[in-house]
Amino acid sequence: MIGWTIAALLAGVGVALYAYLAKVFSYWTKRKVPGPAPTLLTGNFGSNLMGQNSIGDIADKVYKDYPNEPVAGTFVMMQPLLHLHDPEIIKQVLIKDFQDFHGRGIYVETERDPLTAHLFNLSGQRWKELRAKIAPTFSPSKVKYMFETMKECCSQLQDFVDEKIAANGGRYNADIREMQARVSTDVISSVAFGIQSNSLKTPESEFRRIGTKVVEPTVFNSVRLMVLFFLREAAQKFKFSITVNEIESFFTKLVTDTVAYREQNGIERADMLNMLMQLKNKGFISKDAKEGDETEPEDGQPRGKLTMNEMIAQVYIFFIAGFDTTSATTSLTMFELTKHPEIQDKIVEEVQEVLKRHNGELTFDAVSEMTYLDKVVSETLRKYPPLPFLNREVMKAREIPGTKIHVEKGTRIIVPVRALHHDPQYYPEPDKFDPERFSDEAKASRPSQVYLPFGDGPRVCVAQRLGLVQVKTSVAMLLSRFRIEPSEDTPEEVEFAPRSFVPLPKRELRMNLLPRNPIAA
Ligand code: HEM
Repeated sequence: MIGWTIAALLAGVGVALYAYLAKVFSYWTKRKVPGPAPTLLTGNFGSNLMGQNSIGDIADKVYKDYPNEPVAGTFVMMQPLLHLHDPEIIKQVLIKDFQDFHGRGIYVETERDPLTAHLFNLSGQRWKELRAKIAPTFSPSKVKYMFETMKECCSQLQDFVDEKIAANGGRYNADIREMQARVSTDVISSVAFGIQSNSLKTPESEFRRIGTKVVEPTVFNSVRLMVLFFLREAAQKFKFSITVNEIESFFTKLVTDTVAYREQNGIERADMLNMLMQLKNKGFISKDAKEGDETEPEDGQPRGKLTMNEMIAQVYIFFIAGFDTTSATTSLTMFELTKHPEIQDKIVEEVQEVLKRHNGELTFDAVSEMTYLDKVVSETLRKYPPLPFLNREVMKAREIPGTKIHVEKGTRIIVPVRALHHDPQYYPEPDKFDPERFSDEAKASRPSQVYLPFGDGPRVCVAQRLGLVQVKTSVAMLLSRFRIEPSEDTPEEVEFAPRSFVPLPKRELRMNLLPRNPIAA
């Protein structure tokens, strides 16, 4: 009898569960949104949870499988996710109707996991105020200050490669991805904290070790990202801490110690930490980036001070958003140049010509005049966008612009940037590396929303100017001193680690650097 009762109960639970899941998974069919059939419990992202594919890989596949659909629907476990494919809808969501789609739907836990409360993750009024406060950190005049530090790090790289070439019989078969990751770590630790991380010369440096740990394509990091991006409700319910303790302790100690030292010794530096200290102490950033200057805030900067924890969280995002994106872009540009010596020659010609106009000195303005280099870097960012997708959250129940699809508040949205960048209707022969895709005529011939390496709208990358100038300076300074050629280890194509978020090659990315007659810089 008891056996029958248990069996009946189990059957009842099974039926109820089935009815519940059927209701959950009917979200897109009810709205007539096409999409792949979800799997019980894992939805359409099981292969990501199993560590086989990245979120970007899945977004690419959905885009390819639904080529003529303006949108498609999937599920992250049981959470509905809308993929935007049509450039006009993307434009409406990112720019015109931004106020209704401005959130990222990301997990933020100020008390339990304070490093999550940074600009990239926040939504609502807190994001709006913080964005307005932080944006001046990356104004042209502030980036000009940072440029000199960047140049110094690139010049150390030139000396480093010179030494390696001398020690290796005239050529250096460098793992460029690792080398650039170390230089970018040096750049970001200098411009963010005024600290020499010495990662180029000391690969085992604490900064490099922490940087590697943050982006390692492990199953743990892959699942962590999935929870962070799409499963906020579950993370809150089960009181997850997304940030690894060791990483939280590193940044907390780094910032509190450096701030205390600077405050006790009256030290001022034109770096990001100094500007964040101003936000902590005064609630706004002075025009000339110095703590003591009490001039009025730049237009539109709201007052209201940052707490120490908020400051640490911003430093953390600057570090992680800053070093991997720029080093991926620089090393992949170098990789493409091993395949295209004619493009390499054209860049060198341009660098020589621009430097002549600037008395042989590589300045911020000189880099801005390198228009061909700009096309080359744009093409790298098209072919290998560091962030393969953008994400947004529906902030109030409404229709998706240009459609009759009604979505609930809290529905997550994804813009498959990498898939758009590889769509042959916008970029014929998408695997071909062709900087002329960025001539004025070519750009005017396609919708603007099919090129989104820095995102778009009010949430566009806040440090786009800094990121671009850093990549261009690295490329210009390396090419001004060295020729790059394929070595016996250079792959035909770069194969990326399946779980990496920012494109991380599966293996080393080696190529030969040889001396070129110095042309200055
Ligand atoms: C080549 C270099 C870089 C690329 C390709 C890149 C790309 C991106 C993208 C795609 C976004 C999301 C934009 C959106 O959702 O519309 C973003 C946001 C952001 N990036 Fe970058 N980034 C780069 C460099 C940097 C650097 C150097 C920093 C800081 C030092 C930085 C800090 C941020 C921050 C704080 C956000 C969040 C902005 C917000 O939500 O308001 N990025 N970036």
